[in-house]
Amino acid sequence: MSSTLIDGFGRKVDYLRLSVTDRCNFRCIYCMSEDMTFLPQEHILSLEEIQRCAELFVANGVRKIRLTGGEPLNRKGIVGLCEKISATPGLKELVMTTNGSQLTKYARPLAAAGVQRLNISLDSLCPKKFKAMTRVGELQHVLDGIQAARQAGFKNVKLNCVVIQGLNDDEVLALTDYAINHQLDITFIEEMPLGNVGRSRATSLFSSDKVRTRLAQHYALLDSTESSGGPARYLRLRDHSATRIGFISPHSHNFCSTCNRVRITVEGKLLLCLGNEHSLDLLTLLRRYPADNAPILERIHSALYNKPEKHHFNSEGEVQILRFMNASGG
Ligand SMILES: Nc1nc2c(ncn2[C@@H]2O[C@H](COP(=O)(O)OP(=O)(O)OP(=O)(O)O)[C@@H](O)[C@H]2O)c(=O)[nH]1
Ligand SMILES: C[S@@+](CC[C@H](N)C(=O)[O-])C[C@H]1O[C@@H](n2cnc3c(N)ncnc32)[C@H](O)[C@@H]1O
Ligand code: SF4
Ligand code: SF4
Repeated sequence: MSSTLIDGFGRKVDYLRLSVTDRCNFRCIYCMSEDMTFLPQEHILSLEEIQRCAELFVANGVRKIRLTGGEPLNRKGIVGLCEKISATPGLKELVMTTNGSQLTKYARPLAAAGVQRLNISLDSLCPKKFKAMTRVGELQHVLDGIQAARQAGFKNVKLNCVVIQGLNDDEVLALTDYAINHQLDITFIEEMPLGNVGRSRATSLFSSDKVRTRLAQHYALLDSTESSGGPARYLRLRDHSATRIGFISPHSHNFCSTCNRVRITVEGKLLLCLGNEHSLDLLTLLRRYPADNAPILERIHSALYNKPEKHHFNSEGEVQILRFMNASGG
């Protein structure tokens, strides 16, 4: 049983973002509310069900799987899950997005389990500001985690930085210097209006164009057409060839026309679009048809036909999707 996953706009889906938990050891101010509550164990996919989802999607044309969350390294059994998913015939890339704080323990086991690339979130190099943005995080744990990833042999480690006006926009250059000095890529992200995080987003958008303008005052920037299979546009630096600068700009440079991805939340919902509340209840289907993927695949095809053309985020700051980012799979 195999098919190609194509949505109603003719876009081929070959990238699956698999959320393995909604839990996290951080409480980032753009992702969660301070008093976040999490799903009870009985409402989440088991490791075997996550693996089954991965196999089903790879058998139908998915070539890249990104494990995410919540914090994927907070899921018990994550290394074994990576081993199993990375062995799926037909999968080209198993990658992970993490807050990096537990990589001194996990970087080597993840590499050995077949994870090929890590994206690590880092919003500030100032310990106080880092704690303010993550509410609880210790910067040094993440910096140690980044080094552990390099030492474990991960190539193209990419930093993810959500830029918030008045909070960390003054660190764009420092973060870029850090990336250059450690031969890392770095992507600057515009904040998206998911979940009531308990602060107004009305005046905090710092656009990718503003980041670019700041960088252009210090570096010779070169346009590039390369892609990592995700939503980022890249620039190269003339004098620092080991670092790429990415921009993920849902507000200022919409990338939905080239969307190639869907998400599965840890609740077992197939989310067709990050900017939309519609989903297909895979958890119920997986449990109703424990040994037969055909009826599930049929439902996936019908759902895909209704994948929205694009998000409708505006940049005025109101919450537009009730679901929080940690429950959406980033
Ligand atoms: N609007 C929107 N944002 C996305 C989508 N995919 C990823 N992002 C955002 O991009 C940021 C970085 O995502 P990552 O988890 O690093 O994944 P990626 O950018 O696909 O990674 P690469 O494989 O390195 O290209 C996060 O803030 C995501 O929420 C998408 O489909 N739509
Ligand atoms: C939800 S996190 C999950 C993985 C992991 N915990 C981490 O932080 O990297 C995935 C990515 O989404 C980003 N993110 C979270 N909330 C966001 C928001 N409201 N707008 C844009 N990006 C966001 C994070 O910075 C991170 O890079
Ligand atoms: S962005 Fe990642 S690290 Fe921060 S609270 Fe959300 S899931 Fe946790
Ligand atoms: S917002 Fe929706 S349509 Fe646009 S890139 Fe993200 S998932 Fe795809």
